[in-house]
Amino acid sequence: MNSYDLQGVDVTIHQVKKKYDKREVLKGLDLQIKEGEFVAIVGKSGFGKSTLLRLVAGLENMNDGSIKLDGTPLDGLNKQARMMFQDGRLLPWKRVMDNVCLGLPSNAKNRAMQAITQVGLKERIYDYPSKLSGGQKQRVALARALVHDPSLLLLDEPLGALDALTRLEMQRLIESLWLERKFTSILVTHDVEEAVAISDRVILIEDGKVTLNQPIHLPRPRQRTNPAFSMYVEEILARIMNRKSKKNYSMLVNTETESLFDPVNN
Ligand SMILES: Nc1ncnc2c1ncn2[C@@H]1O[C@H](COP(=O)(O)OP(=O)(O)OP(=O)(O)O)[C@@H](O)[C@H]1O
Repeated sequence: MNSYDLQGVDVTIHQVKKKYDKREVLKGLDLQIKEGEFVAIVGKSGFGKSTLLRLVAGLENMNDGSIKLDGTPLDGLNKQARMMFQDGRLLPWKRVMDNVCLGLPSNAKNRAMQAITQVGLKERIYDYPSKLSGGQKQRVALARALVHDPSLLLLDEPLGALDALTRLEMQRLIESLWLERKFTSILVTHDVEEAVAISDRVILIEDGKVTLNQPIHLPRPRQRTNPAFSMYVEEILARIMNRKSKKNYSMLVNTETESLFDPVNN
């Protein structure tokens, strides 16, 4: 078995509540994610998207509810998960190779090299982060996550600070690595196009709950020029902004688990 024969993990989030002081950010949130699925979470700023990721990572405790991984309740740090953040969080005093090797046994250099090669940075292993572009730093952060062969990749707006072209390249890279390795992915993003381009399902969080659960029925790689692609983006954006889409493709719904529309099957 090579190191990529690992599987993703089922994630079941049930009635999760999270308070900061007296403020309830998550108010009984339910979400089920299948093994190997790629889910994107969108929603207005401050609605608890990052909070949910931190709870799934086991970095914080919830006040109520449960998170199960393949049916086993999460208790403490989620060892099956790796997280990637907007700022990469590389150690500036360590070279690329050493950043990726962090936390690995000393005989794992080959694995690190493999991960660095996969993200296209083989030539840069001896560089310090200060010598890298924003996109290259995020490639290192991705390699550092993947070298642990996670069953679950948690992406907290990892491409938010990148220019548009680098962002597209990184989306393709993340998608291709996911297709190859089959880990479960949860991506928090403000960019609805990114969510539609890369995920199997777009989830909207509002007022501490899931208010939209929209599967994306488009073949991969997704073509932004496909009219159905724009339809998804427009409908989801309209839903986030609480207004009807101008083209009125479908009825808006309010139920927690219903999707807006299905441009392929409708
Ligand atoms: N450690 C904390 N202590 C107190 N309040 C917090 C803490 N972390 C988050 N919050 C609050 O919880 C709410 C949700 O924050 P969170 O970062 O999860 O939102 P978000 O949807 O990811 O926002 P954004 O899209 O702007 O990143 C915010 O009002 C935030 O101020």
